[in-house]
Amino acid sequence: MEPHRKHSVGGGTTLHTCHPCRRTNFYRIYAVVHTCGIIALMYHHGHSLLTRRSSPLITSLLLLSDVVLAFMWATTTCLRLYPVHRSEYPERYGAKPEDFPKLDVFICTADPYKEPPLMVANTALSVMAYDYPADKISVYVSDDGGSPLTLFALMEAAKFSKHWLPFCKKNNVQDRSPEVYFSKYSHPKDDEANNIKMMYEDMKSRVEHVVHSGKVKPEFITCDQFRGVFDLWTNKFTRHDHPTIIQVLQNSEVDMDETKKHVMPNLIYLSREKSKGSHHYFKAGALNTLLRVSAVMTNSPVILTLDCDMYSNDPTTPVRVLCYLTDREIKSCLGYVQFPQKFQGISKNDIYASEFKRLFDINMIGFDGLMGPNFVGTGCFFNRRCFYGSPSNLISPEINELGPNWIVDNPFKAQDVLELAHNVAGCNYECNTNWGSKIGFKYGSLVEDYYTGYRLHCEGWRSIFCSPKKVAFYGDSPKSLIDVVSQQKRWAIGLLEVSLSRYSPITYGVKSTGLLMGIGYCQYAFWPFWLIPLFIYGFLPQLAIVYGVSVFPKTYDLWFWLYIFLFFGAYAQDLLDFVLEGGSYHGWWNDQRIWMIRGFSSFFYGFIEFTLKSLNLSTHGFNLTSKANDDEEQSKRYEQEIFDFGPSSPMFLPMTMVAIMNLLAVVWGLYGLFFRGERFILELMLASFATVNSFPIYEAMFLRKDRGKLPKYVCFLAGILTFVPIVSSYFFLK
Ligand SMILES: O=c1ccn([C@@H]2O[C@H](COP(=O)(O)OP(=O)(O)O[C@H]3O[C@H](CO)[C@@H](O)[C@H](O)[C@H]3O)[C@@H](O)[C@H]2O)c(=O)[nH]1
Ligand SMILES: [Mn+2]
Repeated sequence: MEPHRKHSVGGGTTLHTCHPCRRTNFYRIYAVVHTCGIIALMYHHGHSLLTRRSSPLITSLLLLSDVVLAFMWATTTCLRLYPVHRSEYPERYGAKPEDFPKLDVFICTADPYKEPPLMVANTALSVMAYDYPADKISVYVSDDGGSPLTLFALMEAAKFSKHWLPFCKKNNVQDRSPEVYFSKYSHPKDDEANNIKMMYEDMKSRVEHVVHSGKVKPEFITCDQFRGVFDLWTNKFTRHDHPTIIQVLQNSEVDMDETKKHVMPNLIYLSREKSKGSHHYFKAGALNTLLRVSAVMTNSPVILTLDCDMYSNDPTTPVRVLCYLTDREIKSCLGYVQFPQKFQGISKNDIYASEFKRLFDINMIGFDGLMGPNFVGTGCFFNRRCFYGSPSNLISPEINELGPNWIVDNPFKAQDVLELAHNVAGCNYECNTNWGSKIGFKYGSLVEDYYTGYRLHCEGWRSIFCSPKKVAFYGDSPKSLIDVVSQQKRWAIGLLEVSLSRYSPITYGVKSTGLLMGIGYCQYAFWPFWLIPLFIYGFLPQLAIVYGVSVFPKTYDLWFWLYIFLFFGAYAQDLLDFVLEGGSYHGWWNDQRIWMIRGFSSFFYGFIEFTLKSLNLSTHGFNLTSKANDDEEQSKRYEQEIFDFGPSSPMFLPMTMVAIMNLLAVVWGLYGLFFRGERFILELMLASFATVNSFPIYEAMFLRKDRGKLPKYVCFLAGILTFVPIVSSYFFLK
């Protein structure tokens, strides 16, 4: 590990630098102090258990939750010991454009209604227009929805790109997603821009019309050469059962832009074969098919993976990445360069914590000082070689044409190339091969991104976190609470699949990547385990107040201050992390609130589903996050930062119960404090903290009338269910 490397040299000039964060020393000292505090607390619990000072059941529960909290704190601390910030200098990159490496871009989409084809087209256009030699760019769109609507949109995009690309380059347009550009400059001054705008509007209305009507009618097809393709969608065709479709929509060898001066990048539509009987491994499967198809067709050494909702916001990004990928000193072990996920249209104080500051910023710089950031699924440039075994040991695929060193020299549209491409996109192609286990993106987890990045690090690959001031990619994030918690439920299930497997970071990870990196990876793998302390601290002290039993030390006890120190210490450091990486105080408050909410919803149901799946009682799939926001009332509530609970869902039950429980406890505790002189100060502080955090829930239960309020049924059921723990704890608390 070389966390303190100041700079690195490529081609004679410094292309990138790296400096440790200034807060590191302070953090290291604090880590020692906090660790002593945790040891003291463990001693306290142990002592209570042995001397039976209080009920062993209560002490054991507290011990269990404090062990989980301490472990989580340790995982965060591992990522606080070597944080680094990097800068790179693409303007110094000296190679001639003809020597730039080829770039394959993978865009995944899976459903034309949740992921509007127009959005996919914009994503594709934004990368096709990169400031990079066009003949070196190939954009592959994988459509797991197998939809003619998406193909139609891309066909339109190909046609429009012949005008859009020269326009961007000539006028040095910075927003290369046309949708973004024209929403910023809705009244262009000159004719040229006006003209382009009209073309875009025209294309947009055609695509939207086709999507709305649900099928591509022949009169809408404007490119005769592609007319026949839509005949592939026969009556038997369904999204779960259909043959492979590969369509070259633009070919850099023959297609020129409308000025006839520049060549156009490749654009390829791919919908892999699906059949009912064979597993398709969701996005990981799609990416592996992309890897193979692109290997056959272009085999570029650099690969960019993008989700269909993530458009490029900076045309110079690929050159920035070359500052790392071509650096002779690091390139042999460099697996990928990851950009942070940034989102468009987040509310002012980010009520649902959709920015994921800890995930995408704070932890990233922590990992970056060790072996490098984890892969987050999108906005990531890969060295193709990293999918084929460790840096020192190349694992060859079953046929040479799929290997990273294979040189594609056949003309692009040659029949045998296309035939092979169809073949490797077949749904049974992977049977009895290394794909998904030793080669390519790894199968076995719903969070294929986390799992693949982790396994690459285990193999010895490094990665780099690249977070330039000008955001490189913008994506879309869920804008209603049910979408937020459902997305994180999927993540929770995927993470449990990793943490409880034989590749668990706590064993395998620590062994292969070292202590700090392995434990750092545990923070995600064991993310759902937060639910243990959350449930215990959300109910136990509150029930204790109700029954007049104390679970925490009293104010005159020295241990009281230990609790105060550990609680405020941990929270203050979390706040500091957040603010130092550019967050606001209010944003932090919302972030810690969502942390509790996800524990009582996503993690809870994630655990249940994972258990059912492990017992073979159910299966879970990849539930797509919807990117179509057409509910205006809902968007308005989001902008005003009002929680949107939307349709009735059991997902909200536990959090509503906790909210009610804590409110009861606060009322009870205050009554006891003022009228009976009971002093459950710590218990009361905890319950008040939870109550303050639950304000939006009370509001949604009692005060609101709009459609986003908490459904009556949920409130009612939660009210009744809260009595279950109250009544049952009578037996062990009284
Ligand atoms: O069977 C599938 C399912 C999904 N996708 C694509 O996967 C991407 C991510 O799906 P989304 O619904 O947006 O999930 P998110 O939770 O928003 O995505 C985050 O989490 C995923 C893992 O759960 C990662 O793959 C993503 O990169 C990461 O942004 C989208 O482009 C989909 O089109 C497929 O191609 N095939
Ligand atoms: Mn997404």
